Amino acid sequence: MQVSKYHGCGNDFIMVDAGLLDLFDTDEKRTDFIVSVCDRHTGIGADGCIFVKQDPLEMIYYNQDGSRADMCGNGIRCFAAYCHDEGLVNGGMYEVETKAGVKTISEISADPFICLVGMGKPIWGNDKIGVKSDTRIWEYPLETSEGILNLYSVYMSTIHTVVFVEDPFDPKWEKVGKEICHHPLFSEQTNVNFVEVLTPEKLKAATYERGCGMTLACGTGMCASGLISFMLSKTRPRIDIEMKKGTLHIDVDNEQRVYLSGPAVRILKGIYSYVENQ
Ligand SMILES: N[C@@H](CCC[C@H](N)C(=O)O)C(=O)O
Repeated sequence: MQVSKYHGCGNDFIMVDAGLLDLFDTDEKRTDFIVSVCDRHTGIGADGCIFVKQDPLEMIYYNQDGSRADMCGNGIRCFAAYCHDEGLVNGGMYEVETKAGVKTISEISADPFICLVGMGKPIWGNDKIGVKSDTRIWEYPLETSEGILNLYSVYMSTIHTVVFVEDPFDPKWEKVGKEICHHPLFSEQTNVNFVEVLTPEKLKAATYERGCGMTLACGTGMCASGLISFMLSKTRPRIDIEMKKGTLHIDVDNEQRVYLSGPAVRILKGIYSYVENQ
């Protein structure tokens, strides 16, 4: 089957036409395809799989373990690059439907491909982040294997928790990320962002993703991190966030609307030999 692969700051995705979904008439068949193609040894390898729907444009996003996520900030820039490369759009500004609502894309540059995503506003209610208690997850102390950490959680087109630490690239955070992601406090799990404030205009961050584990970058996670850092007066509203393989730019306006900009790169376009139940 025809597939493409893209990455945004090292967060990588398989892109396929949504028509393929008709071939997978059960959840098991769809999951089998996603897990197989995302496998880094027996498949192409990726953090997630994106089905591209046209008329209207829609991004249908799955994590590498086959779980559905509402949105993906790096994924939607890759979606935009794919639409550009396949001639599905004429550049400029357009809308993409996602499970987290309609997002606007503005192409900034074609080569290298860079775009700006209007991510919309965060949602603060605990029901949106799968937390049953009434206590707001804001400076919420949680016992972890690295001691008590203060959590800040938000729905920023998907569920995110931000933790301020020293040296987010230290490998020890992977274990802690897994603990927080799977903690019973979060009934639908949470993505976990480890964030260090470098200057009022710059953060450094790494994310443990639900359905995937530690990734090289996370777009929605950087939106949550930029927003929360700004709300805590740690940073300004326009910042850069340095991750392991690239930098994303975040803008927060005075109504808490968040904008994400950064690159997306095509890695391959080709034929994947898919054998069911590999
Ligand atoms: N890598 C993404 C987020 C993907 C979804 C996430 N793992 C979830 O389950 O919510 C990004 O760039 O935003």
